[in-house]
Amino acid sequence: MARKSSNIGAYKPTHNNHAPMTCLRRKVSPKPLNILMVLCFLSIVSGIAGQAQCAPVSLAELPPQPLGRYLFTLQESGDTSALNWHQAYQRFLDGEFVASDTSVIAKGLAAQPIWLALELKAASSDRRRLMIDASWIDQLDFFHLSHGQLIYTHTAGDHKPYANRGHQYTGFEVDLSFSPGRHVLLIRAQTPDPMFLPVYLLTQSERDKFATQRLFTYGLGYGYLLALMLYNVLLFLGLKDRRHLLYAFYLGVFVTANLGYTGHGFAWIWPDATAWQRWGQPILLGLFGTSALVFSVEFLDIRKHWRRGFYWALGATCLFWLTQVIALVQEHHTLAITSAFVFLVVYTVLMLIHGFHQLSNQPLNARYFLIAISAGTLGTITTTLTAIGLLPAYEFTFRAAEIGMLIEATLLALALAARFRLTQQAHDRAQYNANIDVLTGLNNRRALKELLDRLWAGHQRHGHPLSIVIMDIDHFKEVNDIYGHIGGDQVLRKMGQLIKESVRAEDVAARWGGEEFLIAMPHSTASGAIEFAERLREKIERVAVRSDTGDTDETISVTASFGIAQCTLQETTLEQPIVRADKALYQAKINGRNRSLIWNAHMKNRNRVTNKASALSAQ
Ligand SMILES: Nc1nc2c(ncn2[C@@H]2O[C@H](COP(=O)(O)OP(=O)(O)OP(=O)(O)O)[C@@H](O)[C@H]2O)c(=O)[nH]1
Repeated sequence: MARKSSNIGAYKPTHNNHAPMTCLRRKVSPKPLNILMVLCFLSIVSGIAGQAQCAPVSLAELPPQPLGRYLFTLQESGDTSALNWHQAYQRFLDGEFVASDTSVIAKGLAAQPIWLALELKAASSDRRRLMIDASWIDQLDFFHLSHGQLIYTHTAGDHKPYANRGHQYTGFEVDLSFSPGRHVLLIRAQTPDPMFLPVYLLTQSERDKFATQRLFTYGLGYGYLLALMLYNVLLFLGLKDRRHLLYAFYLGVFVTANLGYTGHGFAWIWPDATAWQRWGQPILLGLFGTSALVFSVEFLDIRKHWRRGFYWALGATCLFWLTQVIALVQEHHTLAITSAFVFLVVYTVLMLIHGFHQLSNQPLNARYFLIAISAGTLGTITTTLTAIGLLPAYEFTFRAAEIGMLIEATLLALALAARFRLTQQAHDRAQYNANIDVLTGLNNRRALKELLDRLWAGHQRHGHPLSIVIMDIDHFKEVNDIYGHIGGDQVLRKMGQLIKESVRAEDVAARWGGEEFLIAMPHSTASGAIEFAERLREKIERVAVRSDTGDTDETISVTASFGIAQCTLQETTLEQPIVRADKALYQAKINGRNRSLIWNAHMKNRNRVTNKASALSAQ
């Protein structure tokens, strides 16, 4: 909508017939139908154009919100030189300014310089603070006209050191005095960065409330992210898992990039570094993208599982940094900032592709990752689209990247914890598998050594009784010969199950050899151990094992022999009672099998088992 000419101070109203829409000071016949049509037209126009104001707006009625809908704008064209305030004001009077229909003026990247005009009437003397809530505008010129006369002018922009701003605020502020009457505020903004201009005109108390809210919400957000970052650094130091370090780095870079584009960096960290304030933004955005890709590659094991995905990430990152170097060398700021925004989109898409690709390889990790990244991505896209003017500018749309990042950071921390849990579980499983005999589910020889050492140490220190039982299935070779190896395995499996069911919690049972088992029984004398062995022997005798050879009715019956020896305090190694138990077993075999015998000094030796016992002590 074109602004109507208005009669402020010394200038005369002019009528501009070329304006796209006039401000409805047309003559209309007073017929009811016409009135109705005009009302319809009015409501449509106001629907399309929001609440664009035509008449000077009362200063007292301005809301403490972005004033886009009260503003009129004029964008300079690329082929003419910059307008001065006289020319701009004249064009405003000529109705060449267009009413804005959005609460925030957003013209995207590398936009032509833009003029904003706000026409006001003050009923009484008043003071207000004019605030542009954007930190990165290269140059801002403020002109305050009262009754057509220029009464105040000020130039600001992030090409000047932060101290020059006068006010400790991340955006740009000027104090304005209003005398009763009509006023026009003209603002010229020029920047290759996103032309995003939330304009406020606030009383002192409104401005203080605004600043307090901002400080509180940013403090909360930064505090949370920094705490998460430090926690992950500590986790890295403790666990030596570099994913935590990369994640901490990713969070740190996000916070720094955010400090940069919100203006807090300029206000708090690099107030005099004007070159960095201009050039740091694309570099920080690029660093953020790079750290995000490095983290995603590491978190999802992309290098191992999907080489091509890794090379895409590497290629995109290298290309971006090459562009940055060219932009820096050629001092082409638009190229630097545009490539940073393009990289922002590319790395986000790449991260999503990585996540989707890994859904089949690492379903849980990838799912967590995708949910987290989607939250961050949605936020980043919303903020980007808001900054370049494709989405309406509200507080939550402009700060969606921060909200998304808080959600993403929390979910990624949970994802890292879940990943750690999975790794721990896999490690525990591997450890368990390494110590367990797959066929019988009992301890294997590897685990037995450690378990026996502990029992042996207890026996030696406290003198508690400790007995060793060695069990051997009788004629097992025949079982294999008749029922095959599968049948033999079935029997071994059943023996493992019976032993597990029969032993006490503190006993240690292991598969000692092919068809031999060793049970170490702390707090058991030889007579207690032989009672146990007899109970087990009878169970084995009674049990019928399904052969699994195809014939469902076929069962296998076996018996077992047992040799028992109680450890003595004179013995210096565990090998000695094991050898004695084996001698007793050998004797039980000689005596006719399917029986249990306690070792005595008259029993014969058996070389084979002695070797096993030696092997055990050598482990
Ligand atoms: N199915 C199966 N057989 C095994 C396994 N480990 C060892 N064996 C067999 O167990 C048999 C042991 O035979 P021997 O040592 O001669 O003893 P035996 O036939 O049980 O005779 P006695 O011990 O004297 O009663 C051999 O045939 C081995 O092949 C295994 O994991 N599965």
